[in-house]
Amino acid sequence: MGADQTGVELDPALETAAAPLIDTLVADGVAGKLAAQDATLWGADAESEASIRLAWTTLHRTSRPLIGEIEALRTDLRSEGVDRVVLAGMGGSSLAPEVITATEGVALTVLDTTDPAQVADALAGDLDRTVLVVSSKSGTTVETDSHRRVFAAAFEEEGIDPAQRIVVVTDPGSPLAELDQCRKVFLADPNVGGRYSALTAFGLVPAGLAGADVARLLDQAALVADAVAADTADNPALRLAAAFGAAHADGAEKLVLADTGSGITGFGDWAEQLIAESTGKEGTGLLPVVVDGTDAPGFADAAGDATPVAIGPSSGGARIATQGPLGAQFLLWESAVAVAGRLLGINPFDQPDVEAAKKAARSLLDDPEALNATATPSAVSGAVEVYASAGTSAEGSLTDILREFTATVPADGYLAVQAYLDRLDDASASLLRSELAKRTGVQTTFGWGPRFLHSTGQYHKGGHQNGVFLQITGASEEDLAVPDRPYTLGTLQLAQALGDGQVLADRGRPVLRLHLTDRAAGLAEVMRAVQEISR
Ligand SMILES: O=P(O)(O)OC[C@H]1O[C@](O)(CO)[C@@H](O)[C@@H]1O
Repeated sequence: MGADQTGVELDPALETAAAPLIDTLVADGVAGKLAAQDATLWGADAESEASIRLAWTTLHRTSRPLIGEIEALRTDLRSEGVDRVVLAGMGGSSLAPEVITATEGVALTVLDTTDPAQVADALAGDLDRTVLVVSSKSGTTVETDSHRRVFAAAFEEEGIDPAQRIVVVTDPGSPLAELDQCRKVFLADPNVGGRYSALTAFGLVPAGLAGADVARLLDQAALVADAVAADTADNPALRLAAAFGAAHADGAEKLVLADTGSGITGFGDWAEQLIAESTGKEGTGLLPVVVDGTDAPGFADAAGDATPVAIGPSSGGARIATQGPLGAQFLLWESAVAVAGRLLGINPFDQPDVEAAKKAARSLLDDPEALNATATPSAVSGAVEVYASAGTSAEGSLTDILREFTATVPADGYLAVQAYLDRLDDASASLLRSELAKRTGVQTTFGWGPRFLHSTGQYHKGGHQNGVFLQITGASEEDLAVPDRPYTLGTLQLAQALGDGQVLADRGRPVLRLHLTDRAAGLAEVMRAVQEISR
């Protein structure tokens, strides 16, 4: 396969296992039906949702008119000296622009956090040069709403008219579509769900305003559109879907994703939401485990519960490798995951368990006493307070607690580290993934909260119920008020962590929360404790 070609390589055993599934998909005409946006592919229960979720198959054509609009606005903003783009958006409303701009080396500040320090840092950038893109399909996502309020107030304080500096991307009819205080509203195609929206206004507007060549992305998707629509055994999307289906049927319910020189930066973070939110429901699904490279623990040494997947040329023990330029990979993976949904017998277009955590966070925000009532730790070790869910031990040293806790991961289960911290200033927290994976020998995921709630959060609550959850929260030196709202970002962040933890614990999952009263010292202490766990 040439570097620019799009395709899927499978190892011989997986090729053999996938072959009958590919034959069935071809015989059923699944690729052609998908391209024709046939909503019956996932059964009667999914039909109504699918009927308003399939317009992504033709975006390489239908998104073309956006290109000129984006370019015109970008030119106007630049002529006014506005060249810094901050994007407020969760999940599907920011993951694609992040990978697009990172791949092109174009600067984009993404706000998908409620961490007060991280938001304060984004505010401390040069507001004179800043445009805020507020992206939300629903127009009601609390994180994005908070960012908009905080930025509008900050613009005003600097004597800048927010109506000139806020650009909205939303669905027709959403509350944001009516926002007065904004320069332009881009209405996205409502017949595309968030995680399939990379090539809609959600992906293209922020990335294009930041300076990425978004027309090229559409060209790249167009290059593979015929191949993924073909009812033939060499269709790369059918091959990828069948490999997922065959691996899952064989007990490999996790996909370990590593970049192997794809030329794309951060594809795993985008694919993570697509895979987890689309498939992780009804007690089944595919859990994406994003790792740093083929040398990372969990990839080459994956056991039977996981399939190592290379994003780029096959190497390092990968059983699946997908190649192609970013626009093509978007369409390839979207098609493959939709078809995998059919093989797994689920509706790939809903996210039935995401709401539970949002609801729990809301009721904690409405009841500040309940938030305070959780403030008595089960144990304290230096700068680390330990909060254990029922049935979880908090005895002994931090190492003992973590050893006991990680030992509760069931056979073929997984450990999820969920850090409600600043992903720039507290970046070292992400190193815990590989340390824990190495020392426990179990597949381990890492997510920044609340970002992951709009991504793997669906799987954790709806997928295979064999996860064990290590939450990390941290004290904030300074908090940020959310204008016209009764909460601060800090309380919202804590309510999100506690709310999701509560939902997981209610479902019988072990949850341990480590609260860092001093973030740097606490992280160092947690790392030390993890390193003392011997396998
Ligand atoms: O674009 P919205 O409506 O703000 O939603 C953001 C994200 O939240 C989710 O609905 C899940 O919480 C995702 O599916 C979506 O991408």
